[in-house]
Amino acid sequence: MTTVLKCLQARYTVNLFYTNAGCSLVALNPFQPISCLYSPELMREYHVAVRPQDLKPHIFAVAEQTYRNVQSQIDPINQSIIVSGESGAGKTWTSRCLMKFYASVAASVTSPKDNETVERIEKRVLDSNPVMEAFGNACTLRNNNSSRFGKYIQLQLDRFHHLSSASIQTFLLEKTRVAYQAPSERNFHIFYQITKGATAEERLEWNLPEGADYCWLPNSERNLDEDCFEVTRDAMFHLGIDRSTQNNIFKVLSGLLHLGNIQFSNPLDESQPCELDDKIKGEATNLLKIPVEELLDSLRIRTITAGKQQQVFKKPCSRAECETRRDCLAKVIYAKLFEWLVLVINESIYADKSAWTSFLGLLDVYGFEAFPENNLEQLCINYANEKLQQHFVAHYLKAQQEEYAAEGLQWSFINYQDNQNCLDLIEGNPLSIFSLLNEECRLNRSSNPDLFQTRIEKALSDNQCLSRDKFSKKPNFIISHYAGKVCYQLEAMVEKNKDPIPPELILVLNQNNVRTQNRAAVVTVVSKFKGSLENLMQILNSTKPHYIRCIKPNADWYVDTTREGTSGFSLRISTALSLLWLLYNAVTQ
Ligand SMILES: Nc1ncnc2c1ncn2[C@@H]1O[C@H](COP(=O)(O)OP(=O)(O)OP(=O)(O)O)[C@@H](O)[C@H]1O
Repeated sequence: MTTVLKCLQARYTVNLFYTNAGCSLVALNPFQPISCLYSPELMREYHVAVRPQDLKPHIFAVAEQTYRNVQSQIDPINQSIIVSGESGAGKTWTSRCLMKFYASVAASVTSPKDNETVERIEKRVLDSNPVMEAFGNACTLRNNNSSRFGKYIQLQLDRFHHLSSASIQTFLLEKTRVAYQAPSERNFHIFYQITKGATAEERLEWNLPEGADYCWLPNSERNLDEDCFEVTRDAMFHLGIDRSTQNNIFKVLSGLLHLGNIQFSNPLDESQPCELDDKIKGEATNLLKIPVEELLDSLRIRTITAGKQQQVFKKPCSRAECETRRDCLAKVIYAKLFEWLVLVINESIYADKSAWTSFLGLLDVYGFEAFPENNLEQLCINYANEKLQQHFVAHYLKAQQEEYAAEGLQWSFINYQDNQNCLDLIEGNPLSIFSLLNEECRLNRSSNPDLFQTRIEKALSDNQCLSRDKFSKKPNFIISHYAGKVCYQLEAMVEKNKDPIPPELILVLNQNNVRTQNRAAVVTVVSKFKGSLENLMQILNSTKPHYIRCIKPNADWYVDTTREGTSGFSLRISTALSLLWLLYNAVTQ
């Protein structure tokens, strides 16, 4: 193991960032622009090479091999490149470079008419990146440009293997970030782009005076490359979002910033709704286009129907409830906006199924996460990583066995503990953490984390992957994941899974043309996530997979000029090792 790591380090010090490792390409993040590493000339070199695999290991070698597999028409024709790794390891960068590669090599057509189509599509596919990143990425403790959603992009090729269209599927946007940013982190980039990049005229129209303070815009004094508004606007325009629609979007975003400034205070008379500052409430409602009184009632007053006669009562919400409702409104609006953007992007890059015959899929999902406090978001993300790990191991072992068989080598089974136990614990039938979470929601139990902890332990204590931090005062459970143990806090987990929208807010939003589901139709977060992941796994299983494992090198290997005070590498090592031990086993067989 040490040898493998030393080898990677030695290569890193002489600017060799890519290393072939069995069926994977290991990609170490250089953390600095390396001239010519992604130049059009280099793309061409890999594209025209007789045997690209004989050139230096590179993401372009993987990309070219994948493209040739499609051309060969050998089953499975469709291909997937699974880009994985922890936050900041370089997945998004890699995916972007792969898209540029395909946009370049799949554009070599002769007819001027076709050429126009291909150029338009490839430009739009590339333009989808800055737009999705502006609305879906944010500066976190680990990465200035961290993707807060997962994505699978299908680049669709016609029968001449030219790029004819594309489609994007997204997973679980971290919408809580709109209303809550952890210390030293930021909101989504787009909010900083509009506040820093709006013209004087726009500032007036969107009500964004220069230097104004917004509670939901922390750390705005930090200027990042990602703050460039012009790039996002131009990309949106090329994707068919005209200036007037853009204007409406930015007004809504500005409205959300003002909504975040609404602070409630307890009224002197408890029978009255919470009080708030008149000036601020006017600004938020003007921009969100919701009548002031309607908005305020929905945030501050609960409607209760009770008794045999189904009498309707109005009850003022507590200050904390008002704040939860305010945040919920912001999350729903932002999530709907993101959903709409993905739809518009897809409409602008998609072609009817008859126009394409094969596809190359690029998967860029959030890596394994283990923070001091973990909740439903980390559970979903780590569940996705377990699924992908299972997919990788199955493919890796199969490929290895085929290679041994082809070479006539003797081999015996390696003692690999697969992660099925862990997956059963999270999502298995009939009993699992997901099913218990859904049961709590279905029965509409008042969420008591202590009781829920007891229920989990009673139902799932047979599973060896489950344990608990007995020294913690907070109710929790620990899952032994393939990449390490993670302790999840149960406080608010059931509520997060319900993701409830108060009926009063649904009414206001529906009246204002923001379609939301009513209570009866609500699907829990884990059910929705599990469904979309199963759908993804089905697609992946029908394709030939290729793996690029991105690794963030240890802090003392490089100087990161983009961040101040970057530190910590224990997870990096463990992430790297979870992959490398498999390869090590293979080498030493
Ligand atoms: N090949 C590369 N060359 C130069 N710099 C790179 C490269 N790959 C990544 N970086 C740098 O590392 C940063 C983090 O990379 P990236 O955003 O791709 O990580 P990620 O794995 O997608 O993280 P997350 O899961 O948080 O979205 C980039 O913003 C860039 O500064």
